[in-house]
Amino acid sequence: MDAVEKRVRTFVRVKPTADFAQDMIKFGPDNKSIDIYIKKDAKKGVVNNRQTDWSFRLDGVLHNTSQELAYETVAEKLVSEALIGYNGTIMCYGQTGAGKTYTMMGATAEYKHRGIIPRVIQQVFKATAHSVRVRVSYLEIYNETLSDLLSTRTSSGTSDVPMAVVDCPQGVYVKGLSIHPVSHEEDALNLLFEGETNRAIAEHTLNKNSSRSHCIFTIYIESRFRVCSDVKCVNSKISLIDLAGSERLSKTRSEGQVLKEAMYINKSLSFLEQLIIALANPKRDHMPFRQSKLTHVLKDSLGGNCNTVLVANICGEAVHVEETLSSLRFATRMKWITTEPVINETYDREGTVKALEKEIILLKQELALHDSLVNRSLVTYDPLTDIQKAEIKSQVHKYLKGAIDEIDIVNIRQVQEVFKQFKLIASQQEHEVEARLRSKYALIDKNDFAAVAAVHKAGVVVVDGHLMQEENGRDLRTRTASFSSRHSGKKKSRKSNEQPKKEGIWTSPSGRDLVGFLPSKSQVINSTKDLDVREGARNQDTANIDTELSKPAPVEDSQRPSSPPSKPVAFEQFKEECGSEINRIFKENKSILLARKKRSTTVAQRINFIKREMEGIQKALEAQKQERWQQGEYVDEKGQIIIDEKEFSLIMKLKDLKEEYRSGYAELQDLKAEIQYCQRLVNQCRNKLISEFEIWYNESFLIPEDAREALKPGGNIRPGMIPINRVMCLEEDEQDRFERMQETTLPACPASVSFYRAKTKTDQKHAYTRTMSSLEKMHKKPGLITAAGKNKPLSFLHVM
Ligand SMILES: Nc1ncnc2c1ncn2[C@@H]1O[C@H](COP(=O)(O)OP(=O)(O)OP(=O)(O)O)[C@@H](O)[C@H]1O
Repeated sequence: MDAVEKRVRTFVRVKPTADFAQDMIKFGPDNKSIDIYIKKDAKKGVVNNRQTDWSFRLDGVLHNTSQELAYETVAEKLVSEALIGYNGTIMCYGQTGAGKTYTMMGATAEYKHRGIIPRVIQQVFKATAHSVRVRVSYLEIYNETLSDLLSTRTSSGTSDVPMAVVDCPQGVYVKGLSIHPVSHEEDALNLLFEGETNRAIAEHTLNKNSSRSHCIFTIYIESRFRVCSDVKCVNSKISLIDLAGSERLSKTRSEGQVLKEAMYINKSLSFLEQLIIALANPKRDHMPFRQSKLTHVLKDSLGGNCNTVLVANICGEAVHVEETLSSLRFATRMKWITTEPVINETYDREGTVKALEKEIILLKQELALHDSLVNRSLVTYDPLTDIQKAEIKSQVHKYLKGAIDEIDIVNIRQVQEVFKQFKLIASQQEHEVEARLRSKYALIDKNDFAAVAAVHKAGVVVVDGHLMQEENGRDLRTRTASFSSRHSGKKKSRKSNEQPKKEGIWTSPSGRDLVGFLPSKSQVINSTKDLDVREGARNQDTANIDTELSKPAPVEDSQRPSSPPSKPVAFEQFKEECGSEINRIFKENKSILLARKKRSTTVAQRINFIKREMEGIQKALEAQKQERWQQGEYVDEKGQIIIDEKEFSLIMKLKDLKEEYRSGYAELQDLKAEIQYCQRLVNQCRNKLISEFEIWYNESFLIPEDAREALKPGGNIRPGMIPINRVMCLEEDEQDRFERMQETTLPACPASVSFYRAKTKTDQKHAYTRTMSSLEKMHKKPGLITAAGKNKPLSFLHVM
């Protein structure tokens, strides 16, 4: 997808105050600009070049704005775009206590005051379908150390994988950061609140609950869908960044650990600023991403291929105007960073193949359903096996010979194979005929009158509208032959051309070449399920199967109170009832198989007989030749040998026998293929009969009555499933019941349920943890324990 160049969108949010410096901070009428005016410092004298007025133009100013409006302005569009595959980043920057955490997290005690992150989670889950995979991670950078706020690590902080920022072709990732799949809003909120309570917080003069770390809550969205036959994967992530606040050490009067934290924070923010300056300059080719952990982690979240939004949080009091100026400068620089958001989509070839396979299975099931509705229960749609192809070939040959009137076709593959066979035969015939003609005759263009006259003179016949000339008469005393006459059958052909002459006999070349498909008496088996064959012993018993089933039922069967019938007895019943159709097919296939075997024996015997007869004739011909040679040979005027009638009839007979032999041999080959195929069908039927019987036997006699009822169509379970009503009956505890009640009795804002549930869970969990640790500390001093947290009113947990 083509990227469209955009810029980072920047907003300024002013923390409400009763002491707003109206004369120093002014907003433009369109709410997109902010002017700062600082009075000249009289102490610096008359010559004072210090700038006193600044004007900043941004994408919006949020002043006295509710959390809801702030979200709509800053985040809603970005999240919508993330849902279609664009990465998005929202970052809050500003001096300490200016409202960054309030903007990102909000005051979590009250739903109305929840910040951007809980709202993003809500929007994501509102919009995503079940096929979308959502995961979250929560990273903290504290004093240049990466830590996982959702880690299951022990408090000692030991972890198998040391956390590190790693560059990869797709961007950067944090090695060792846990990423948690979440299936609904509440899950994600649980993790958010959980992580939030793990953040490093400290108190200083400007903020009682100052975040001492940079935190990045990331939501990964992965959706897959079909585009024609391809499976498209769209991946995106939304990075929600709450930076630690910059602070003037003099103002915050921090000391000790808090002072150390402040130094780290200021340093990393200063690297961030340098990076922003570099990113905003299109001429810069080196970007100092690696200067700090923060800038390195943000490598693919600032600009690049993502939608980026910055919220600069400022305080409205005059005393903070220097910091406000600094934040606005930062925002203005950010505004100059260009981005090229692109949809992160990939095609999953493996997924495509899987999806297609799934579709094939579905289509096959649909076909099977259709077949069973029209009583074509045994049709298969798999590619034809060699045996099936041989069977079709055999049917086509027989059809051409007139031995059968129809070719049984039940699916498209068979249609294609039949056509293929016809084509093959046609082209074989064409080549054979042409080769034979060429070996015997010279083909001359009939419009070439000179040539025609010449060949007429030499004794030529017209064959199928072409003039043909015999090249030589080596084999027999054949001079001319009406080729077309051979089409009407060899006997007729011979008769019509027989022009007995005293001095010799006219004969035609062998007609075998055109009779590749001599009528055969063999019968046809439907390659897949011709059950219409009426020959053979229809009532062949199923002795083999009976033997297999005569094994007694398992011991546990007999221990059952219902005492199921023995398998052989049950099998008889099965064949009469449910299994009657399979049994019928089995018997029919078996009878066809027997008939084929019988026919094959007959054909083999006949071939042997013909062979012996041919050998006899060959001997007789040899003797004739000897005799002719001894008596002296007759030759015509052209020097060609003239044979007598006896020898001629022997030759003709030998020719007929050869033909018969070939046709018998071909039939035998066909029969062999048929037998092989039939045998397979019989085996398949036998197995099917047994397996169906086993299922029927189990269902009828071994599965308990209530389970059988449930398994029936319309029953409440399918094999492998737990009845939903049983799942629903699983005991819920008091808390669950209470929460369910809350859900139904909170009609005013049903969307808040997940938020409150997650909040309650996290609070309970932490209250419990705190209580336990306090208890340990207090050593047998039970009483009232405080359970206070950031952005949360004090509450009390009674310890009994
Ligand atoms: N827009 C606002 N409306 C109401 N209260 C706000 C607003 N912004 C901030 N506050 C309040 O101001 C106090 C400080 O805000 P917050 O903790 O969000 O600041 P911060 O920028 O995150 O500070 P730090 O960088 O020190 O963590 C909080 O009590 C918060 O509830």
